[in-house]
Amino acid sequence: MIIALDFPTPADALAFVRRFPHPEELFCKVGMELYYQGGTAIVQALQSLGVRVFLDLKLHDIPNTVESAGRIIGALGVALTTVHAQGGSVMMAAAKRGIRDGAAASGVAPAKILAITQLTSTSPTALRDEQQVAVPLPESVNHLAQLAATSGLDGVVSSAAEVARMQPGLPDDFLFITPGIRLANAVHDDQVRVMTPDAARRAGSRGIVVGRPITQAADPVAAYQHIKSLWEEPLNE
Ligand SMILES: O=C(O)c1cc(=O)[nH]c(=O)n1[C@@H]1O[C@H](COP(=O)(O)O)[C@@H](O)[C@H]1O
Repeated sequence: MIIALDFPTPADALAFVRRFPHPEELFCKVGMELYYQGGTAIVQALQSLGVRVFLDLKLHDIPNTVESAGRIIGALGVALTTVHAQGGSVMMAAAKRGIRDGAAASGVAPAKILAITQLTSTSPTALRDEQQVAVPLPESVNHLAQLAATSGLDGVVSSAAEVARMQPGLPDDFLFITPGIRLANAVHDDQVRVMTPDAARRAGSRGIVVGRPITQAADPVAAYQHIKSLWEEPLNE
């Protein structure tokens, strides 16, 4: 279970993490908001507290630019990172090369790379009318997942609702990481394709990303524990 540290400043993010008695047990996501303020220093500050870091910068550019950015990300020793599958197979392969080379140069393990398929804020209607994608949304997600796998990536980000359809034909250890997690009857905010933590696990999700339901809770540590217990519930049945 991954907490999205969508905070405006590094100080806010570190204060949040320090509320937890064992930060070294946390897996946290640094996304664009926090990274654009805190840069590599916030990644290193979290790592020095023992936090496992998912650096989510959603790279989507020409292959050469993505490869160069990948070298910098690779050198950081983060556990996970992201690129957009819609950047194409050549771009995804370039990201992998860059991350592998950056990691080798600084003697750390290369980050596993996830491809963003269709954002969980995208509705089927927006996919059809704005992106002019003619196939149904689960089919588009499935196609991009297959492309990510053949490009050598380690997994995908999608809604948990699409995981079951993607599984056949993909490696057993392929990572299905699913944001858009909400408790039953909770507000969806800007998310469209949502699922509860326990339903996501049952649907085959390998990891959930949870932000506001934890970070904006009155008691974030209690909210984290509650969502974690729901996420683990299907395993205990
Ligand atoms: O790459 C992501 O993590 C991501 C992909 C996606 O399709 N949807 C999505 O919500 N996310 C991220 O997951 C987190 C979800 O946050 P909450 O909606 O606050 O739980 C945010 O940090 C998003 O950037």
